[in-house]
Amino acid sequence: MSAAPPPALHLRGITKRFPGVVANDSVDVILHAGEVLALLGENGAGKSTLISILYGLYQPDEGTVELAGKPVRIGSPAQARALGIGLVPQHPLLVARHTVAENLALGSGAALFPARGVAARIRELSGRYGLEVDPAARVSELSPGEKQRVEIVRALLGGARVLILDEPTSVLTPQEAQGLFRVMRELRQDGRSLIFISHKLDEVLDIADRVTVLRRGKVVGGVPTAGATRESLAELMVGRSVDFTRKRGTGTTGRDTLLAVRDLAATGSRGLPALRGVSFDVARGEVLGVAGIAGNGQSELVEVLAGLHPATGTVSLDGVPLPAGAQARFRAGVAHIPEDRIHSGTVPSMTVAENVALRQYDQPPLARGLARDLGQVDDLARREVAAYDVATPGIHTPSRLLSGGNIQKLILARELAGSPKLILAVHPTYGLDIGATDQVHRVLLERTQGGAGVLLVSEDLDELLSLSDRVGVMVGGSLLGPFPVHEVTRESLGLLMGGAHPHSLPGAEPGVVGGGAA
Ligand SMILES: Nc1ncnc2c1ncn2[C@@H]1O[C@H](COP(=O)(O)OP(=O)(O)OP(=O)(O)O)[C@@H](O)[C@H]1O
Repeated sequence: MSAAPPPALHLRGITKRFPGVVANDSVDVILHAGEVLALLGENGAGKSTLISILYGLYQPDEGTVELAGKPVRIGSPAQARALGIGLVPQHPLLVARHTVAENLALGSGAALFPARGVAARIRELSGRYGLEVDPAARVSELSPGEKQRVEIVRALLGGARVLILDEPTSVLTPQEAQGLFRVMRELRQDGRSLIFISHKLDEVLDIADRVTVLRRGKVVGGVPTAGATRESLAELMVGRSVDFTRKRGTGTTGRDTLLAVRDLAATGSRGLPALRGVSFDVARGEVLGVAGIAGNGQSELVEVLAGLHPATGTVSLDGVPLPAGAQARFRAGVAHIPEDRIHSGTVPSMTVAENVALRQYDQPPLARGLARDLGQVDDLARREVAAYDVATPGIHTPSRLLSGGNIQKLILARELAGSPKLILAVHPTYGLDIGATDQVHRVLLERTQGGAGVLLVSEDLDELLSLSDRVGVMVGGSLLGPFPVHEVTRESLGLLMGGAHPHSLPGAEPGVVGGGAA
């Protein structure tokens, strides 16, 4: 009688402690050959820590990693790759001015692996797994989805048998996400093992065979996805039932204009036009959604409105032209939840309390003359940390030690503290778990009920469709629409983002972009 083969990967009793927190607490995870395992958990549950251990970025305090039944030591990412563990990062690490083949040859040691040989291997892998990667294409011309496929090819070139995909769909259109899932199915068919991290439960149900759920550093359960539902997975994650009903309730957007933007033009960081004559209004109480593939001007639009980027054209709030400069705009009632939450949203070396107080530091009651009232700073921080449920060992902890989701809550607490009139929210729930996402959505909608307007830039089309009153699409620095939300669908937005003309969409008819309601 022969014993069953050992699993492709077995994490046994992994414990990792950081000051004040046990990030992984005796974690056991099994991954079989030819399986897609989703790792689920709230923000701060310990997913990134576990992945970092598997990829050799951290050493566990206790526990072992076994590959095909053999204990291994993974001292660095290079060792992880040599052992057949590949990571597809959330943000591809590619040199824009080089071709795909040059990038992959560079990464694998050019002397051993000339670009010509690499090109042939890329073509072979790309054909085998339906990856559609052109080795001669210049990286600067690739879409986010194409860059991601290059990273997958890189991992496969390195011989990965275990592939970690960390929130891989967050930068993709729905069509591209389906393309990625097709590739993942091919890889699984080929006997490779995949670990998939996502906060989007529909995707998890679609692509994963099994889920393992972490809560506060511990494995709290694991189930096959066959027979699971969005609700059952959410409950396993947060330990209580979660309401998934659509939240947009107002529908009765006031028609008086809050924000009027006319003919905005700006150049991007590389000196090329980033905004080409953008005009639109946001009404009081309205959520205006902005969809688009990264790099089509959304970032510049928000930075211009926040007073961080120069532009020509006019911007007025409540009929008054907005003053220049970020701090002056904040005082005029413009809040900004930025795209790069770690670097432009917080000062990582400062404490949680200092980061909460950042916008009000020079104002009473926090400022007394030239001095700060540190008691007031701490009181404000304690109130906001409690109100937004920020998980932190304390208010004097440096913010860089918080998980991504908790940093985002910190920014929201700070930006929304002064009852802004206009909220510029860029990917406000990016990387947030369902509980925190729900909280952010409710906070934004509460503010619209109080008369604030929201400009919501998001790559999550479900989020745009469930919160927005109207949705526009940024393509090549121009804004298409905005269209009333009931006139667009996930599919039509995806096609517009990809460059389709509104009138050319399947099923397009007057008043409806791309057919029926969402
Ligand atoms: N380098 C570090 N130093 C101190 N604490 C850390 C460090 N890295 C992570 N932590 C803490 O460990 C816990 C687990 O964090 P981790 O980033 O693994 O969670 P996560 O599940 O990936 O969360 P998210 O979904 O928000 O990315 C959190 O409480 C976090 O604050």
